[in-house]
Amino acid sequence: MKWTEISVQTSNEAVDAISHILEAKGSKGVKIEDAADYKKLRAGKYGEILDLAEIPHIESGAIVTGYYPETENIEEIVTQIKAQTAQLSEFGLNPAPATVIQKPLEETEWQTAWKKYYHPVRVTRYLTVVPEWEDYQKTDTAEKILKLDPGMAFGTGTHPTTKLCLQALEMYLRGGEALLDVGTGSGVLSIAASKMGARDIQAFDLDQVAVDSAMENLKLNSDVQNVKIKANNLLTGITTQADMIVANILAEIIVPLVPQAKACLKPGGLFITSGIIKDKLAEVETELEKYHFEVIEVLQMKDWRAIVAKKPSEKE
Ligand SMILES: C[S@@+](CC[C@H](N)C(=O)[O-])C[C@H]1O[C@@H](n2cnc3c(N)ncnc32)[C@H](O)[C@@H]1O
Repeated sequence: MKWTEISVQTSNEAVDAISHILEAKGSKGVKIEDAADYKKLRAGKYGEILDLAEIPHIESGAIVTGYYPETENIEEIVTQIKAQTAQLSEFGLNPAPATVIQKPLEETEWQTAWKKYYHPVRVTRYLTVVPEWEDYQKTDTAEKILKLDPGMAFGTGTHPTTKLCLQALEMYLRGGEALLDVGTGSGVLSIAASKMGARDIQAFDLDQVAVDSAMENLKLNSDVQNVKIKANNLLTGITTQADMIVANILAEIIVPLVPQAKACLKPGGLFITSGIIKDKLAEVETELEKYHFEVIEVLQMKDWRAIVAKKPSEKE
């Protein structure tokens, strides 16, 4: 379907009022570009491969944009938006410059616009995460390619918490392991573990959106045939004896996972936990020690920490 985009260039103070005008004229939502918001922007939870410098932004004021299907009488809507925007000064709001611009838009363009900020990223020595829509050629024979559509789930591979897990997996997997991935998100760690040689992988997530996303990503990596994904709360009800468990979840959630991880690991098995902000490291280490895990190493990137801990072998 064809759509028309109607944008109002305005001041920061008139953003809410103009959003309301655009929605009242039939836009199902509005896009707000506000110079003040950009100044506050940080790469965050879902913005892992965003390079802030690459994001187009306005230097001052704001632009509010609404979207209208071709079935609407656009000229009439534009006239009403101009009139109502001009009236805002009567309510003590300065809408200047109050310029109204209309332009045609293809539906697919705005559904996929965010994709241009995601690019292939070499996340470990051997692993490159490649967005599904990118055509990428290996740069050397040792490089492993992980195809991913980040979609709605966490896990583009480039967030420090994910990178730490990927680095630990690359360092500690020897091949042939049974592995559990708790909080799989996009499935990135399970798929990577399979490519690094793990034999039998079970992935869990509480969120069905993540489970669906992980299944889709599995299909993008047709060489990976040994990952099973299901919805589950941590390791509740899981009786598998694994060689390795990886969990990139927040510290608060890792704490209750520790006894479950101990029960699901073979003697001498490794528990890799990430998602730990540096202030919470001691809390997680204390819990691991309480269950007689030996902390082998703590990896760090920016403010994030990951722990590699070993369940004692029977002789210890
Ligand atoms: C930070 S993301 C990690 C995603 C991916 N494993 C990665 O490393 O990029 C944490 C994931 O844990 C999931 N999660 C949170 N609480 C959970 C729980 N109690 N049981 C299972 N999964 C959980 C969230 O839905 C989310 O997908």
